[in-house]
This record gives sequence, C-alpha cells and structure tokens, in this order.
Amino acid sequence: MTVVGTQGLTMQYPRVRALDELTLTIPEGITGVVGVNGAGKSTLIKVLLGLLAPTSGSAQVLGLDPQTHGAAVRERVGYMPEHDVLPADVSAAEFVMHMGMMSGLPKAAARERTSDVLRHVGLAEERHRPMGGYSTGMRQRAKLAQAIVHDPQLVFLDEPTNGLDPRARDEMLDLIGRIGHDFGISVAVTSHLLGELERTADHIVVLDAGQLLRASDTSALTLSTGTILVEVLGPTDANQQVGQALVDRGVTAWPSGDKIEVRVDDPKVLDTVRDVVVDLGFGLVRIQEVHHTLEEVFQRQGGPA
Ligand SMILES: Nc1ncnc2c1ncn2[C@@H]1O[C@H](COP(=O)(O)OP(=O)(O)OP(=O)(O)O)[C@@H](O)[C@H]1O
Repeated sequence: MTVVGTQGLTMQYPRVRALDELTLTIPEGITGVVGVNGAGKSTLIKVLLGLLAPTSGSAQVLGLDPQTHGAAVRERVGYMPEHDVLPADVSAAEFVMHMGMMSGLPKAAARERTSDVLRHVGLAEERHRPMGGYSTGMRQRAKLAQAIVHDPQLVFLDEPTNGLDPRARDEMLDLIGRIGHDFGISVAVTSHLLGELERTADHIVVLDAGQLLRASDTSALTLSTGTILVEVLGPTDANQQVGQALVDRGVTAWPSGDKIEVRVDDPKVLDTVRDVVVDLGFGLVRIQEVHHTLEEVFQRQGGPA
C-alpha cells in the first residue's frame, strides 16, 4: 500500500525552488528520504502535513489531501521536527501527554499512552524531570515519543539522528526499526547521510534540489557487486600466490586488504578458487559475497553521498 504520493509537487520560496515538480510514492514500511542539506526534505514533510501550501502540484497522505484535510492527516500522522522545539521547564511526561491530548486522545488514554511510549523510547526513569536538563539523545527521544503518542499510522521523522554521538545514533536507528517493524507504524525518515539508513530503511528515496533522483528498495540498491572476498590461511605471500594462480587460470582477481577479491562472472569460478587454494596446500578460511553500500551506489552515479 502507498502511504504518500505526490504529483508534480512544487514549492517556490521567494528565492529558492525547494520542491521542483516532485512526483514520488512512499510505500508502507520504513522509507529513508535522503538528500544533502537544502535538498527539500523538510519542505516536503511540511507540505505533506498540510503546514505549507505548495505552489503547484498535489499530494496524498494515507489517501487524504493535506491541503484540504490537514487536520485529518495530522490526526493519523506523527511528526518529529528537525529542530529543538522542547520547552525546557516541562517534563517529558507532561509534554508528551499534552501532545497526545492535542492529537485528540482523551486524558486517561493520553496518560496511559504517554507512559507506554516513554518506556519504549527509554525515558521511563527520567520522565518527570524538566527536559531542559536532558542530553541531546534524550531530547531526540522525547521528540520521537510525542510523534507516536497518538498511535499514528505514519510518522515523519526529520533528521532524528542529528547531533547524536555514534552510540546514541545506533540506538535511535534501532528504535526507528522497532517503530516500523514491530509497532507497524510506517516511517518516513530523513537524513543527509546516505549510508546511515541502509540498515534500517526498507526503501530509499533520494532527493536532489527538490527533484527525485532515485527511489528503490534498499535491497535492490545494495545488490551484489558480482565479486567475492576470499580469505586463505597460509604463508605470508599466500594471497599473492592464490591471486597469481587465479589470474593464470583466466580469473580476474586482485588484492583487497588482507583478502583477495575475485570476479564471479561464471559459477565455475567458485570451483576454481577452491581448487587453486587446495592445489597450493593452503586453507580456505572464508568466501563472502561483496555487496555495494548505498554510498558507493550513489558515488558511482554521481549523486549525493
Ligand atoms: N521558509 C523558507 N523560506 C525561504 N526559503 C526556505 C524556507 N525553508 C527552506 N527554504 C530553502 O529551501 C531549500 C530547501 O530547504 P529544506 O529545509 O526543505 O531542505 P532540507 O533537505 O530539509 O535541508 P535541511 O536538512 O538543511 O533542512 C533550501 O535552499 C532552504 O534554504
């Protein structure tokens, strides 16, 4: 099922065209919306929430037009904004509950959902402390909690890993994975770092200067490179000997770190690798398929990385 669709969506600010005839679809699941700073990601989210009126074109969010049914969209959709918007002297429990009630939950339900979501995002213990004293990671998690408190069908997360150290970033990405895959909430998550969402997103949409550069399943983008990495056990020049023996048999092979990378243009190459290693009297430790990373895919195509 499609959760978001746009057709020829254009957003012209006085000096900048932030969205330029953008036509895309976002399916159910977790979709990474990737692009360099200024590519139009935040503008797209604001238009999809009905907070900004586009210059031209149309959009549907969960089958609704955000321009004419903005309130209905916002009832069903959660939003984690990019910038820090948390009031410093309010606790996460008070804030998230308030946001739940703003989204239409009755008070008792809002209180119950607040305690559930704060537990899910790992803020159960600190929930009664004023958010001004929170670390960046805790603040990002409080923003995430308010985005899902009303149990939306879809959530827009705008650069949720901004400002996080590597550990907090991995925790945030795991949390996003759980929201998408365990809670069944579709997620559209933006990042200016292409590689970051590779592990978490089912689909990737790449924006560049307000236009769609590419849309694909993550797995299709990171297809096998058609090469394998071979690790052997033997004397110090074992890799060199194996590489030379492979080349002598017409196989394309080259050194790659402490392994040998081998092109597999024919399944028989795998037998040749095994035979060569055995003939030389070395041990075959591992053969592993090489996949592209998303960054490599886009560097090769000259897109943003
Ligand atoms: N309210 C505004 N008025 C004028 N120009 C704007 C406004 N908001 C964004 N822009 C411009 O539109 C372009 C797209 O901005 P947008 O914030 O949508 O990009 P982004 O991909 O989300 O980047 P970032 O992560 O840096 O926010 C940028 O050139 C930006 O300067």
